[in-house]
Amino acid sequence: MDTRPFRSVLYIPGSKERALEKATGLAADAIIFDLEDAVAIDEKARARGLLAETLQSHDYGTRAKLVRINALSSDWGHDDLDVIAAARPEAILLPKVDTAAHIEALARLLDARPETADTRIWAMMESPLGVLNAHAIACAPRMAGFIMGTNDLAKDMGCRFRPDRLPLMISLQLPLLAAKAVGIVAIDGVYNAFKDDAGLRLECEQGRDMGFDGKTLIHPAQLAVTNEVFAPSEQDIDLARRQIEAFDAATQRGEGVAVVDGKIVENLHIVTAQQILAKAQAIADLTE
Ligand SMILES: CC(C)(COP(=O)(O)OP(=O)(O)OC[C@H]1O[C@@H](n2cnc3c(N)ncnc32)[C@H](O)[C@@H]1OP(=O)(O)O)[C@@H](O)C(=O)NCCC(=O)NCCSC(=O)C[C@H](O)C(=O)O
Ligand SMILES: [Mg+2]
Repeated sequence: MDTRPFRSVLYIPGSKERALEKATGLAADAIIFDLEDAVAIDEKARARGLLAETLQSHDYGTRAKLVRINALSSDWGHDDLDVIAAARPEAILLPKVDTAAHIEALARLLDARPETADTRIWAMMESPLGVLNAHAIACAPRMAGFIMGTNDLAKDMGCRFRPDRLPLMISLQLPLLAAKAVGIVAIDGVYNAFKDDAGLRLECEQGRDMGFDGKTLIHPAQLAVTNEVFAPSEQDIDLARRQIEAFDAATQRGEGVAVVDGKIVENLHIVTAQQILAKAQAIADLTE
């Protein structure tokens, strides 16, 4: 069972030295070092050099490190990869992925370089075509995770942002289903109003309840709420322990079902309970 936490996944513009520096001490489970939409066109070349140098000189500890390059069809994508490859990136995040062929093309480029032999690929799910092709994309070589790009999706869908995200619901759920079917990580989109903690909390709770592993963030002020919501609560942990205890006792009596708090507990619930405890332990291990 892969229990690496991905509760909070923070975007950092590759052009911002201060933010790149600051992130070495931030409580993010993962970082997206961005060369795409957070970097102005005039800054693209400087940002990729700065980022390659920063990745080699800075220690980001246990945080997962994803580099979002520009699309390979853009003016910058191939140069991004050439420069970033020297830093042996843990993962490349490819934006605007429409088909599995986009991932296969990147995988071939990574295969061709010894420095990127172990580099995984993550895909931005942010176009109607990408969403419709989510399962084929999830099955493509080197794939490790999906990141929802809800701003681009809303743009392409022509839909409005609503607190219940009803207009985006199918677009969130199709990639989520594909990720679960294949066993890769699925991370929810960003909450743009980075000073609105209450709104962020509601959207985190919705994403968590849907089954996302975590949420992408644009500002450090969003870390605390996100880390809290996507971690098992004390009540979750207590219930998981009691379910396991009660089920063990039932098994010893030769029974296949236990009852905890008036609800049945079967072996499938024990799988969930064990996952909750493993996730809680993995989070506790981060702070040791
Ligand atoms: C949104 C911001 C432009 C706000 O910047 P700013 O006004 O500078 O914020 P603060 O002054 O409040 O910053 C306080 C300190 O925190 C540091 N900081 C700010 N943001 C980050 C960050 N993302 N990572 C690390 N550190 C950060 C500042 O340096 C300050 O530090 P200090 O000097 O020590 O006090 C800005 O937050 C920002 O640029 N955010 C990222 C925006 C971004 O990455 N956008 C692209 C990704 S979103 C997207 O594309 C999603 C997807 O593709 C889709 O389609 O939906
Ligand atoms: Mg986008």
